[in-house]
Amino acid sequence: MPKANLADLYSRALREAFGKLNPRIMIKNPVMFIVWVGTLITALLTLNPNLFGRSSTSAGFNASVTVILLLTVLFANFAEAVAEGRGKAQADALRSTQTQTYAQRILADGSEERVSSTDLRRGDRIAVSAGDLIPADGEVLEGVASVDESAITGESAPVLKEPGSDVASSVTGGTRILSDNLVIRVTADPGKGFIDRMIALVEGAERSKTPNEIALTVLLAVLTLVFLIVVATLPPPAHYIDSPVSITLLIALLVALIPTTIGGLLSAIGIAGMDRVAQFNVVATSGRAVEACGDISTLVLDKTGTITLGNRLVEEFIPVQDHSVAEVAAIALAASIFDTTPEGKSIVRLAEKLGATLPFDPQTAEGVEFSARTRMSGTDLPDGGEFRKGAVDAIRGFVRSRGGQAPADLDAAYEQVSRLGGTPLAVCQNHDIYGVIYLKDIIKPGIQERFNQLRRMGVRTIMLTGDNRITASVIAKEAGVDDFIAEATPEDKIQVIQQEQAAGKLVAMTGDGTNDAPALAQANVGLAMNSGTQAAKEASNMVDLDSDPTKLIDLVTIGKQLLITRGALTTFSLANDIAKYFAIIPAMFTSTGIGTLNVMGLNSPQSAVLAALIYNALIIPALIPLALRGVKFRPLSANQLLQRNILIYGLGGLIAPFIAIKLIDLSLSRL
Ligand SMILES: Nc1ncnc2c1ncn2[C@@H]1O[C@H](COP(=O)(O)OP(=O)(O)OP(=O)(O)O)[C@@H](O)[C@H]1O
Ligand SMILES: [K+]
Ligand SMILES: [Mg+2]
Repeated sequence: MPKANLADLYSRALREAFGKLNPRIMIKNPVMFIVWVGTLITALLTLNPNLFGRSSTSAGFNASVTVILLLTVLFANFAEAVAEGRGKAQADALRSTQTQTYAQRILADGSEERVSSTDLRRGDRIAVSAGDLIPADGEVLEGVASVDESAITGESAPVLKEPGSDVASSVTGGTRILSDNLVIRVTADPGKGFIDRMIALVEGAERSKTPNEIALTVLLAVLTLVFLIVVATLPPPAHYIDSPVSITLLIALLVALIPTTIGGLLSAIGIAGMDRVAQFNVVATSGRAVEACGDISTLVLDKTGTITLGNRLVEEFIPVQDHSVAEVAAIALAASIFDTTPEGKSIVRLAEKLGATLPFDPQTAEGVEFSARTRMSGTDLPDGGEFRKGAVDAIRGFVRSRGGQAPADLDAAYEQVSRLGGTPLAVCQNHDIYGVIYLKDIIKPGIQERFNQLRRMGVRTIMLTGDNRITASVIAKEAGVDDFIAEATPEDKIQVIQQEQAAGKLVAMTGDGTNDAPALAQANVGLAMNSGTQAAKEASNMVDLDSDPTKLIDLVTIGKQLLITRGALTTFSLANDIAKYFAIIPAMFTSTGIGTLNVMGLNSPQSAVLAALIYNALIIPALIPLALRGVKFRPLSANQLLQRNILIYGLGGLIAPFIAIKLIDLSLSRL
């Protein structure tokens, strides 16, 4: 995703901090709204200190309080504006790719007409050639071309686009075709394309408060109300002991006690979480999705391409019974000539290298496409001849249905490949099995360590694969997943997710798009690959622009970090109040002797109040970097994390303000 300029970011945020003083915006944050109202009242008291009756504070003191309170509100607004800024800058960069473009629409009779890209509709066929901006999201129907997708991915390496495979056939409006020509079927109406949706997302148009955020906002509002009542009931007894309490001091006490730190940083924390996800080149459809990542307890991953590298290439042809390698190569070639998957293409390459030739004219034959349900692919001849390759049990079933029988040594070949963690494909012509194709796959380096981290965080990993039991168990053991399900159909994926959810778990899964859309929709967090189908992208709540399924692991970390950051700063904010309370309360009763309770040994009652308020204001910008970056995260269980945070942020929150207020008080006395 395009990156933002830092200087622009801050100057824009500064301007917006003032814009956000609008009461209609302020009211959405009850804590800071109270501070804002307090600021206005102390401003009036600056003009006339005795506006609400005889007061013990001077206009000068009231003015100082007003300035500090105004800064407190501005700091909080600034925090939110900085957090929002990166998204806005990204939106601008994305919007700049959306220049008015023209498209060559292909009519029913095959002729072409030039139309504005805004006139394109879902289902239209268009022709694009080298140099053109692709005018809309679509699916490649014909041609092979390289495309520059840097407008969305920020990655300048060209990507190859061609029809057939899920991975390469989807194109995004706003990207540029670098070479050759494509015929594309439009899959999104104008204004509803992927870049349009990304703009809306990063700009925050669709950012609504998450349930967690709402709950915390309510809690903070209730606390504020409680303190408001407490402070409002202070004057009568104070009056009784004959110490006229000034409204300014009451407001100062209220502001010090209400949770302004977390109230000021809360939305910045949430926005920053979404932003961290965006920096990972993942588009989240909502803040809720990012948070859900932090609560995930089960991770469902597929094997090929997620746990393994996934570019499964043929390693060897293994004949069975009295067949030869050359025969297996010939049958494998015949069964793969229409197979556009990387596996199929690699089989054709190796067979041709071994000198195999097609025993039929491909013009007259018909391809049988691979599907995850049949777990086979192949070729049909007009004379009824059938070539197939696929999962061993699927081919065994196929030859049986044609009256054949699997050779006795098939199992040995199948196990030999599976025990190496490879994928065995049996090949047959009609009811004869000729041998096994060994597709080699390699476990991604470092994946074990990532699963270990997840385990320490209390996340269970389940590997789901269409591959056989032995291969699955070999890979599962080597990669260190907690559980695996072999020979899984797309329906099984949904079922596993539902089972986990029924047991009260939140489930995340990734999908490459083939038949994954329903499972992605069922999961609490569905991460679709940008290279996947439109359906998969629409069903999920996150899309990875780099199409790297292991990113789900990073997302879980980001989500957890978001929740922990919010918890840590809430703890810190509430712990702070105790120190501020001890700084201000004695000042309110100086003339009565309670002032001798000045536990912090502060200089004067007024400087004590100002010091507490200055600390209260400054702590917000001081914590902006932490709110944006997130607290340091270690893969620990929820319980260990809680203990750690209470220790650091609870204890730190108790001690820090005593020291800071004392220091501020000392420097105020020097002035
Ligand atoms: N192009 C193909 N032609 C024939 N059979 C195939 C082809 N690709 C895969 N298979 C067989 O079908 C099985 C299921 O494929 P599927 O894509 O559902 O799962 P997978 O790729 O093995 O694993 P995963 O679900 O982890 O991606 C494979 O294990 C393999 O035996
Ligand atoms: K406060
Ligand atoms: Mg697969």
